[in-house]
Amino acid sequence: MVVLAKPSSITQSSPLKPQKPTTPTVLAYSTCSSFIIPTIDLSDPISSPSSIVKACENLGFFKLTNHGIPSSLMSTLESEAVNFFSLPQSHKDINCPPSPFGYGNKKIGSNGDVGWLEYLLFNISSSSSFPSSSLRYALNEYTKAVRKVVKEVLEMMADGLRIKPRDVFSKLVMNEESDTMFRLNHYPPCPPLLQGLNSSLTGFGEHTDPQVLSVLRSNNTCGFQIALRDGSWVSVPPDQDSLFINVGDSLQVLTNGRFKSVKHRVMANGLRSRVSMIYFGGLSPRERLAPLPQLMREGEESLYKEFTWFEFKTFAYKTRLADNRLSLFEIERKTTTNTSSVASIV
Ligand SMILES: C=C1C[C@]23C[C@@]1(O)CC[C@H]2[C@@]12CC[C@H](O)[C@@](C)(C(=O)O1)[C@H]2[C@@H]3C(=O)O
Ligand SMILES: O=C(O)CCC(=O)C(=O)O
Ligand SMILES: [Fe+2]
Repeated sequence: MVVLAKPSSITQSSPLKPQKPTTPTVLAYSTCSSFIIPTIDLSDPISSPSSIVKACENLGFFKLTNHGIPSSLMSTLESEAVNFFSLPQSHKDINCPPSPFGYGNKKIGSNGDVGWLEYLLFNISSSSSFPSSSLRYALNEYTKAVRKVVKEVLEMMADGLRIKPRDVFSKLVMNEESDTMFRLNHYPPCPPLLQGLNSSLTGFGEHTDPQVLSVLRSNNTCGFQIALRDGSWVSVPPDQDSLFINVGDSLQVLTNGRFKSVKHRVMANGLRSRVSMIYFGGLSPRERLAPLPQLMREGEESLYKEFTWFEFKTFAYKTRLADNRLSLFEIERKTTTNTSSVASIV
């Protein structure tokens, strides 16, 4: 079934006030600046597999409705995040800077990137320390629910691509050793003075996510943007009841470039806070990253050198946000018309 999403109404409220969930999305596309965000209804097993594949090929991004995660799990985690970010700065700074896990403020990664945000970064696979047991509980409950959604989406993706086994993608990120990360981001409203100097202050600079896929949920504050294939940026209307899925660099490799990782960024909002929670599904460190043989057409060659997730992540964490992290692993292919043949033609 194709359903149309109602453009979300953005209510203004005081910074860091959790918003009440809006009415459930009933209508299959949400529009923004005349751009249509592909919307997949997870409760529709018939058309979703092919729609997921189409969205991943065209954009590397889609919105997911009817995902089955109770809104109470999302709003509880949002409230826990809001409680933490509302603490006095000196309290939050106890765990700062993140190494790379913990609390971070304005600095993103360790290579000089900055943004108008503060955040908490967790490693779900190994025990990260949590600011409070209630936040730990809320995060565990939410991530358990997201894992089910990730499994379903990745299995529908395999169905849509007509490859077997169904769990060919999901087993990579659902494994006990899979490197799963979680991030709570808080973008405070951008002060008018700063807005005056630069009307579009960057919250989180443009980048692709290195993992297989990322699952984003935010409150109803706009600011999230994705890049289209022609390089233009479009805003994604926020929808706190839905999830947004980003294709990551690793999925680009697994599909030999058939799916492209989506470039995205967050612009700061002048009036209200944005709070987002992102689940990053990575692989286990020793897992080989290479195109799936089931997806290779006759004679098709891999676009990438072989490497493990550990090698890729180690390299990725030495790069700046906007860098193309896959370039080091791309195989340079000689064009069919090489210089000598050009010379002979001339
Ligand atoms: C600048 C950086 C931050 C980042 C590590 C990196 O060196 C390049 C990749 C960045 C990114 C983007 C997606 C996720 O938010 C993240 C946690 C990840 O796995 O890769 C961040 C890293 C980070 O914030 O440490
Ligand atoms: O906070 C957001 O909405 C997106 C942040 C993001 O892309 C990231 O943390 O990798
Ligand atoms: Fe991201």
